[in-house]
Amino acid sequence: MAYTQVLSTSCMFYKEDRVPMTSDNSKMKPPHVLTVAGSDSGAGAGIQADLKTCAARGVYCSTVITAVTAQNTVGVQGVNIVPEDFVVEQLKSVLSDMQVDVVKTGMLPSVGIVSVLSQSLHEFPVRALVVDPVMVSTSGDVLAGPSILAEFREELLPMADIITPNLKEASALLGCQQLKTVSDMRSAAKLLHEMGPRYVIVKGGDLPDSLDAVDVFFDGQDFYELRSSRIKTRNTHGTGCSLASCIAAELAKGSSMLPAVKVAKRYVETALDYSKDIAIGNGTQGPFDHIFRLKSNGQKSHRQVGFNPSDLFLYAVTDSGMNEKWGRSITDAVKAAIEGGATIVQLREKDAETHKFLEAAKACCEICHSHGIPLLINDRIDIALACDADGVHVGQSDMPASVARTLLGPEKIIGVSCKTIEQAHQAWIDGADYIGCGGVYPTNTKANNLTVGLEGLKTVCKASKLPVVAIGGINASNAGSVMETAVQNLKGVAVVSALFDRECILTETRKLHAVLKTAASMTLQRTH
Ligand SMILES: Cc1ncc(COP(=O)(O)OP(=O)(O)O)c(N)n1
Ligand SMILES: Cc1nc(C(=O)O)sc1CCOP(=O)(O)O
Ligand SMILES: [Mg+2]
Repeated sequence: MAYTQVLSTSCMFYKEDRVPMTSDNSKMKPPHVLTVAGSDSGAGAGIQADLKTCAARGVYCSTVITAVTAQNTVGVQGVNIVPEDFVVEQLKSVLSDMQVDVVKTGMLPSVGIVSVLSQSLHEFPVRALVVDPVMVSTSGDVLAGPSILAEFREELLPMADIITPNLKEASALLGCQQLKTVSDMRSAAKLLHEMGPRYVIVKGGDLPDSLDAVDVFFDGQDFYELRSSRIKTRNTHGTGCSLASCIAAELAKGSSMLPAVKVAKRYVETALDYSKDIAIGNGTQGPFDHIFRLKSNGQKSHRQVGFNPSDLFLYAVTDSGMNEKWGRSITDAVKAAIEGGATIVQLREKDAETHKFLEAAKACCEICHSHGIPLLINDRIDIALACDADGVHVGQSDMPASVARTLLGPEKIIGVSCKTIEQAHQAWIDGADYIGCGGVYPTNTKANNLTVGLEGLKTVCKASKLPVVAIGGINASNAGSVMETAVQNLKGVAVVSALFDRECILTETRKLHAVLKTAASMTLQRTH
């Protein structure tokens, strides 16, 4: 069950077309989450939320039902607990046969059920255990009484890779006063960590007087405050179950813990935003739409998985003026850059008319995706949405990254230009995937651009929690010096004029690619 096993395979993001083989090497095994939880007849929370979340995240989900509840948007009208021996039978059926990757627990309504679950997990170990210590429903109804607290503390928490209590659950597990501040949440996360789980996230959704939804994540060493905008909606029933099952789904796909938690938070935030106006039931708390992506303008997703930082290695950024000057179409320029070795492309078409830009962006999307290269759009979220690009790059005076994230959803790539440590920190909080840092050298491509130099780049890279691509005046003569700084988080260089303001884009991209490869292998030799 040790979570290190998940970490050791963390590079294996499963793509739709690339899932691991089964033991006979002929069939595909999808990532698999088993949820051990209660059924919610209203289908907003519990087993039903877990099934929908896993389906939305492309993960197979099996179920062990611990209780059947009669509930709706008004509250919980009845609970029928499944006998322990039948919980055991379900656990055995699934765990003995189905190669479960991750177990996620929700409502565990009796001491006996917590106990038989712990025993089954010892008998059939899985790669990770996500424990959502469900005690009270969003309507305030008690789903697991105080009698199970001791069993939780002694049996389940020490086995857990992550626990995901809300404020009330955290104080119940600790037997302490109500948590009222982020500082209280940090102290609680630390104390809960001492009970055995490898990671803790204390969810602050119910924190009074907070504009953002703040969760505190603790990995045993560092605290992270994960913020998302508070969506104004009554449709929040089941958010806790969905967050935990999304974490489980991401772990099952091979993610490591912090990225899994961040994706899960984004997933729930985006689902709430999509569902804020739906009306189901007459009570005060409605369900949200877990499978919102099926309805998002019929968009097809080219990329099942999140961002791969190594894509930043040779980042080609187009420029409409330069293409015009050399009499080239955007599509020809992009094709040549890809053939030369570009690993990601950004369309930075400052002067293009919207109509023409969209046509070109659609064509470039097809070219990039046929080569497995991500395509980002500079500044224009509308164009990115309309052509279903892989994401956007925004600067400090463009659309804020947090808003772009809400508009684009959890899957798309968002890059932010940062010149300072503070901007880099904010980009991380806002849910960006990478930062662009520059200008490393003076440039004629961007007017009045402040040059931060190699030292400025190093400072930002060292402080950044996100991968970094260097930009500004970079070419084949100086790219080696940039990469040989070998500063942490620096993944590559972004280049405009040294590729696109040249006679032959293919030759220049090949040249730059060779320089970057040499620098990477020299850095590798030095560090070994
Ligand atoms: C990879 C990368 N980094 C930085 C920028 C600059 O973005 P921004 O600050 O928004 O400036 P403009 O490109 O919009 O002029 C970038 N485009 N790409
Ligand atoms: C678009 C851009 N952003 C920068 C920043 O510092 O954020 S520098 C820059 C221009 C990069 O073009 P070239 O490779 O031709 O110097
Ligand atoms: Mg911009």
